[in-house]
Amino acid sequence: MLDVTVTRLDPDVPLPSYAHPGDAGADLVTTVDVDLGPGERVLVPTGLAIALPEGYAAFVHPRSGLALRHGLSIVNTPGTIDAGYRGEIKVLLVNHDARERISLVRGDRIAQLVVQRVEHVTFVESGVLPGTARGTGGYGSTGGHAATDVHEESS
Ligand SMILES: O=c1ccn([C@H]2C[C@H](O)[C@@H](COP(=O)(O)OP(=O)(O)OP(=O)(O)O)O2)c(=O)[nH]1
Ligand SMILES: [Mg+2]
Repeated sequence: MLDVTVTRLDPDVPLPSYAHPGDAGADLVTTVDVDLGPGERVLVPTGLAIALPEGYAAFVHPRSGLALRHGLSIVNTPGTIDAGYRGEIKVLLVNHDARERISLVRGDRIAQLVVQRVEHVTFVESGVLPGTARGTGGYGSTGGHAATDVHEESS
């Protein structure tokens, strides 16, 4: 287990916690009441700041239950918390429901934080890339999707 130092900017918020031992994400709460109309977004404070070790990052993911029941998600999902960031973790919530408002109150769990190792690489330029079975195929090249009349922009 990795120790990550946490500062509570709001003394009453709980530390991030895993609901079950094998969970990937530790839940984050909102420190403010939120009322979001359909399609609206708002940046929500969590009352927490963390110090990740070099070589790690944390990712702010939506909670699937709130997404299913209310259409609540995160605009920039997953949000990236850099190892060097010492500011408050904030969550850019969005209401994807077409009709209903979403009301949250201080202390509601709104997102989950996944801490992961990340690689730093050296980008080495080359005019030719090594070949693969996939090659340049992407964006549905393997099929399995409904036929549509989507047209690709020609560049
Ligand atoms: O959901 C998020 C995403 C980011 N951040 C904080 C931590 C992160 O380290 C910093 C910068 O995030 P990012 O690099 O995604 O944003 P940017 O638009 O590239 O800003 P910057 O120019 O500061 O890097 O903002 C959050 O608190 N919550
Ligand atoms: Mg950035």
